Amino acid sequence: MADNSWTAPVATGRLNATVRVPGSKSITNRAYLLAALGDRPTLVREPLVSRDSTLMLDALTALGGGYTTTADGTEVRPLDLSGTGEAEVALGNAGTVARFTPALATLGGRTVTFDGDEAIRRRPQGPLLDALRELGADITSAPGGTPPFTVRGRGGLPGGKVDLDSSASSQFLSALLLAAPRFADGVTVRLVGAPPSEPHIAMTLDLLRRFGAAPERSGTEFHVPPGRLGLAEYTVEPDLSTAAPFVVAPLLTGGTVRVAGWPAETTQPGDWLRSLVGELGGSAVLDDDGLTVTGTGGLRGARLDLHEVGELTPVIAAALCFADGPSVISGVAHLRGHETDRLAALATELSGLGAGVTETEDGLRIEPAPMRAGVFHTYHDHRLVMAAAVIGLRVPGVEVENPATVGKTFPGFTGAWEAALA
Ligand SMILES: O=C(O)C1=C[C@@H](OP(=O)(O)O)[C@@H](O)[C@H](O)C1
Ligand SMILES: C=C(OP(=O)(O)O)C(=O)O
Repeated sequence: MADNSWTAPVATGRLNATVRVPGSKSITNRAYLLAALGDRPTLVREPLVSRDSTLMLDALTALGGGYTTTADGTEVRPLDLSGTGEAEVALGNAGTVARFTPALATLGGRTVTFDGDEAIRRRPQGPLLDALRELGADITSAPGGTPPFTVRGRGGLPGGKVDLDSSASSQFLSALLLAAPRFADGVTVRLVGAPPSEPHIAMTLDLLRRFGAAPERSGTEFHVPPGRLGLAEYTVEPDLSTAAPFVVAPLLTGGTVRVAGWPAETTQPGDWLRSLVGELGGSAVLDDDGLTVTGTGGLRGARLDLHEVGELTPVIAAALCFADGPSVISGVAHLRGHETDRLAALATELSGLGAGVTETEDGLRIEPAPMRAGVFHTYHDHRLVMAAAVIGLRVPGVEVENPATVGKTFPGFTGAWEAALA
């Protein structure tokens, strides 16, 4: 592999592979944060080890926490909120870190500046910072609230009632709910505007309950009372969104891929891939060993509303370039504010290799056409590396630019992909 490019391998026959994917980013970073807000150390087993999870641990450390890496996982210590002075939190391009950690800075006495990659400076943050201000936080930011911004801790946050527009990102809502047990009055959030990614909201409520909180939901209103958090141990599930390229692969190549450790029950959006496989013409069987996906090497075009599972879009769009007819993906306008403008990036890169992919107001229209060799730019987006790998299954000479950017959630991706195809 050249330093800044990777030739995605072509599948030479039907697949027959078993893969293990790393821990869920979304669960790992929630568990780390709730552990830091707890009253005792938590051993987080089988966590994701990647750029985003390291950024979360470093952020918690900057805010007064600490952790130890052991053979069993990561032991995360409660925040020591007695510190004063200035601190900095590096956000990289991690939405979970950028959205979830600012509320923590309100609990201590430090003045904390948050900033990260160029890309995170373009991602929406304003409605969350406004909601925190309304709950009592002292935050200085540019208009619109994009990083850099500074939170002046006043030793606690009153909390209380707030209206929130979480339509640009479900992470705004999750951020308020996750920290709320430590607000003096907890929080009552009334949503104005429907958030995407309901499964991630369910995940937030589930993790809060496991750590001892008592969140309640009634339609678009959420309440989290103040209370203690604490859990001795928590085991992270494999990341089912990271599994997506492996799940769709046999639909393109024929054969079988088994994803080990697929949970029988989960809040992860990636679990929806099981029904997608059937809709596209393959089969997916879940048993004690994991998920077994079998494909014929052909897939059907489809109309898919991906509002609840937006992070799966890049990989699904790539797979649909090989369908037997056109497809339409809708419900994902908010992807313009993800790691990059994913709708623009996918339309440009997939069309650049020959497919007919155009942006719509809230998604993509995909007209399959013969695809050719060329460079696939990845825009510092891990899921575009995975999308490019899917194209490479059927198209020789796909040169994936900056493959290391996949380290946001799966540093070993290219090796695991090559092994699955070997
Ligand atoms: O809460 C989370 O862990 C996430 C929520 C979703 O964000 P958006 O609601 O901004 O799409 C998802 O796309 C992201 O990958 C992870
Ligand atoms: C949108 C994503 O990430 P983030 O957590 O940075 O929002 C993603 O992983 O697809």
